[in-house]
Amino acid sequence: SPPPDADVIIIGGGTAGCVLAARLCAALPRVRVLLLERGAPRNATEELLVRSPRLVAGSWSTPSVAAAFPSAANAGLRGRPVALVTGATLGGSSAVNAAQWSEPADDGAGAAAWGVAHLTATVAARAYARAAATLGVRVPPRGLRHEYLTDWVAAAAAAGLPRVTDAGGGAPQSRRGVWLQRLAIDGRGRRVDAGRAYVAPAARGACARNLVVRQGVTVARVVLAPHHGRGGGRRGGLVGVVGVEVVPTASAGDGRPPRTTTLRARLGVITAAGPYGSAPLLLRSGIGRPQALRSAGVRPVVDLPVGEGLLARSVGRVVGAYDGVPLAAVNNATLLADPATLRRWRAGRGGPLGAALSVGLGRVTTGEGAYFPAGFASSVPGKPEYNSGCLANPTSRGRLSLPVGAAATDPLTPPRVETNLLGNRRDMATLLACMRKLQAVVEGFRPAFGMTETVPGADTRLTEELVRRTATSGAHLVGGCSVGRVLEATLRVKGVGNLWVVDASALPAMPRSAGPMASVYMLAEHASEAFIRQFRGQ
Ligand SMILES: Cc1cc2nc3c(=O)[nH]c(=O)nc-3n(C[C@H](O)[C@H](O)[C@H](O)COP(=O)(O)OP(=O)(O)OC[C@H]3O[C@@H](n4cnc5c(N)ncnc54)[C@H](O)[C@@H]3O)c2cc1C
Repeated sequence: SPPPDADVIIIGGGTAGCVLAARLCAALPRVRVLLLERGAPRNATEELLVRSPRLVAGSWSTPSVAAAFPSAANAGLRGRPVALVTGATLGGSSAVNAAQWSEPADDGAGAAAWGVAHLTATVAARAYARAAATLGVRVPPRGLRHEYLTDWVAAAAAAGLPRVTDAGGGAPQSRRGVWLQRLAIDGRGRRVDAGRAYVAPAARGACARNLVVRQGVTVARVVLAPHHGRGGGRRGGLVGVVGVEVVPTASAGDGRPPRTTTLRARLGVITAAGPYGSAPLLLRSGIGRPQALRSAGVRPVVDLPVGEGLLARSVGRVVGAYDGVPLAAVNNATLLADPATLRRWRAGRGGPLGAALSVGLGRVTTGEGAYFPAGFASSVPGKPEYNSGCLANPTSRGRLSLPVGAAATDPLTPPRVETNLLGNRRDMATLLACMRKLQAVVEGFRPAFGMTETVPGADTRLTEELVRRTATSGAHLVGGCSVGRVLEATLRVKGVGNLWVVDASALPAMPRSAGPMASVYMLAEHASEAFIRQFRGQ
């Protein structure tokens, strides 16, 4: 067979993929690492959207950096689909998200229960710290905080959500209350995504010779073959991966069958294609439930519950309008459009383009928990608006499968995602209780603010029915290839010798934090160490 194109192929240059690529190539100078990312290199406009915390929402409707597509109908939302968004550029979702670094309150104990080999609470805490240090996460320095931060903290306290803090400047997130958020930004108000923090320095320095990053290619499937052990002998019952098939991402929608190229890996393939990417990839490769695969036109190879057990967060919004104080700079349309604002931000002097969409974070309920980001930056610049949203930790599980019909095996068509938001009474109760608390926060602003609730509305009764008609997706999705169901403790796909999944889809539980990003970084840091031990000397 032709010589391998790399020793290790990593699919997806997102949050986890960038960590893995950078850590492996730096620690194993003889191992050739190939990182494959579907997003093409960014132009100057795309770079601005990705780097300015204030402008990032614009990236969600820019297909060259983010993929947006509808979910399947949600029974809990009266049959409504919700809009799903995920990163489609180097850095993945870490390049288009709200940049909130939120470590679970349990000091790694939650991660220790995931069933990942050697991932104890202590090991997890160290991996969180390593990632946080590499990204330089911080509470925004004073010049980058919102001018109404103190008012928001006071309004939350009036609503029974006191400010909580810990020595590290983060937050003990097990407690009810609000805290100053830590963000993946630099001290000048520019986002630091996984590509920038991990891959860029590695490619320039330690990995100049053994890391190749190919952008603009979508992996269609992994190529399976009988698996041979290290001594060349066939390992009982296992299949193995010899490489991947890729297509140019730019061929999407041109009506012709895309040109396929096979890239071969000597040691193995790690998929880090994210919560919407890894499960479809396995399914297109013949790893999944045989009956579903056959009906999608895929030959089944390994029988596993791929795509099952998803956990997706719903979000319920509570918005207020104010008229007693000046429009927040972060939402001042004139200021945002002023070329001087851009020059100021580019020179590293902050300003509204360096301020995050959210003012801070809070936790409302106990149990599974609901978290809330709140801010003064509405999607329509110029509006004096305060917006907040409850992110409820789900207990109802969804499912991800290949798209139905002719596009079933098309790697450029998004999967079918049954988010199953508010799929049971418990999730409904969590979200409703949280939204009621957020209404109290709106009411808690000092009178001089002139704050009035506009969504759901001061005169509208917040009912279950209203929530079912208005809740949307919180953009936090885990599971689908989770440890235990689909993956061994080593994160290797069960029954496949040299194929691993390391990304949000490997998480068997939604972390008890305000977002899964920190936990994905932590898992990738931890997995990197295991891969380094495994590949050293091979
Ligand atoms: C809008 C938004 C806001 C969010 N805000 C926060 C927040 O503030 N805090 C927080 O903790 N969490 C947040 N999250 C969630 C968090 O960003 C994700 O959970 C996390 O980044 C997922 O990391 P990942 O490595 O699993 O996937 P990703 O980072 O999404 O990476 C997957 C990568 O794989 C690539 N890819 C996919 N399929 C293929 C293929 N077939 N071939 C080649 N490449 C492929 C993608 O382009 C992408 O680069 C947010 C998410 C979104 C979308």
